[in-house]
Amino acid sequence: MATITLEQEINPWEAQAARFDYAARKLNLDEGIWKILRYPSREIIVHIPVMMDDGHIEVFTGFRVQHSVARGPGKGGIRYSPDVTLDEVRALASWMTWKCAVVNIPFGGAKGGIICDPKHMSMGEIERMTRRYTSDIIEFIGPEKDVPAPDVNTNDQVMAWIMDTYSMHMRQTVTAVVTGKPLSIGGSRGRTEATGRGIAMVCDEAMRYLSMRQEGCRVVIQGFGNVGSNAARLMTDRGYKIVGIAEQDGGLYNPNGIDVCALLDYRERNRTVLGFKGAEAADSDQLLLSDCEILIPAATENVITSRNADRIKARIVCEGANGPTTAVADEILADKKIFIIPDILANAGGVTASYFEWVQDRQGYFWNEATVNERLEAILRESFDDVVRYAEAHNVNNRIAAYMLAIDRVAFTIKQRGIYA
Ligand SMILES: NC(=O)C1=CN([C@@H]2O[C@H](COP(=O)(O)OP(=O)(O)OC[C@H]3O[C@@H](n4cnc5c(N)ncnc54)[C@H](OP(=O)(O)O)[C@@H]3O)[C@@H](O)[C@H]2O)C=CC1
Ligand SMILES: O=C(O)CCC(=O)C(=O)O
Repeated sequence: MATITLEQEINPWEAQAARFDYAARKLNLDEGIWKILRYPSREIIVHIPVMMDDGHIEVFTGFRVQHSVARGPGKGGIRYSPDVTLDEVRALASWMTWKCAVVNIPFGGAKGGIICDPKHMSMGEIERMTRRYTSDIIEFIGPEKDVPAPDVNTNDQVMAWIMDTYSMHMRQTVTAVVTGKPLSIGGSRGRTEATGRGIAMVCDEAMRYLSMRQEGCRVVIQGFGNVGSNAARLMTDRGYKIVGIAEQDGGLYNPNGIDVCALLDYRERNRTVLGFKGAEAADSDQLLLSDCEILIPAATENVITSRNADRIKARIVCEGANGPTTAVADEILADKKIFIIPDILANAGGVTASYFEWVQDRQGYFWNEATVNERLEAILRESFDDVVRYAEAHNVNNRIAAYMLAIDRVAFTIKQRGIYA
């Protein structure tokens, strides 16, 4: 790989493009298809005026990027954060295309974001911003066009506001316009935990593949939000030992295993994991480098870079977050023979359960939780197997195998539809 600056290394769009280009070359991808898939097909930028609680008007910038709708409606979450950029949303939209193709569900890829700091906004301000953003992108979303979902700092309540705003404009209730909704208005059982559950499932598959045992297997998790906390809880139930939790404001370490249920309880009451008596305080950055079998970055992008990759000691890195590892760090981890479960496979449990929600909404017939989890497991097992077999057959690492598999599937559909003809 050519020499690049740290700024280029940590640009999520560049990180996505580097893997795409590499996988496309390996596939000998037709140049026309390469041009179609190299860039998003549509990028919407909106400036959202919101009346704040103190009476002044703030204008927030929001994005919705649709990378590809070749295999079905766009699909992907919406994130609220001061760090959102157009390049980040572009990368996240492309990753959704590849992720949906890896698990072979009938969606393309899209993603949205608003530059805002929801931790310093009231519920009313967040609701008004969400409703106005929905109105501003309304002609581009819909059950057959593009179906948003939760991501960082958005949740089922935000999805409920989007569904309600969309339905008001359509003059009828349209539940299938978003997934990750509350159960009472067309949400699916199991969706909230599905990303964390999927992580536990692919870790089980990796254990089998590498002939390792779950019991006592030491796990460090970065991020204790939706994905990280559910992964921690469900992996504990399966016999894994969660020895480290790294949060934004500090971390926790206990070599004998952290009592995850007690920690969840503590966090609920104190709004932080800091001060929890069942573990020692630890530096979050150092926790990523600690002795463990599995490291699960489940917070944000660019946490494993050229600056720390050579010091990672885990045997397996299972990417709960989107884009936690840079392309340069990939090569370092590959040299160290670390087994990567790439984001577009590892965290695909969320979008797979979202697919189930969309199907249930359209049928008006809702499944029990056991059915959701059983079908989720079948898809993730098969996808894990597809990726590792592809890696073996083409002598590439798991990340490149996942990209190649996905690009090949999307390219096949494009050719079959005749967009390219
Ligand atoms: N929710 C889903 O279904 C899916 C999410 N993902 C991806 O998983 C990741 C996490 O998403 P999700 O759990 O939903 O988000 P949440 O907002 O629920 O949680 C994110 C957590 O990460 C913490 N965090 C943020 N930055 C850092 C940091 N630098 N170091 C340590 N901890 C940090 C946050 O702490 P604090 O609250 O203090 O900021 C918070 O606890 C994202 O990359 C997302 O795109 C992928 C697939 C599906
Ligand atoms: O559930 C979904 O539709 C998308 C979730 C998401 O944004 C992601 O997988 O990164």
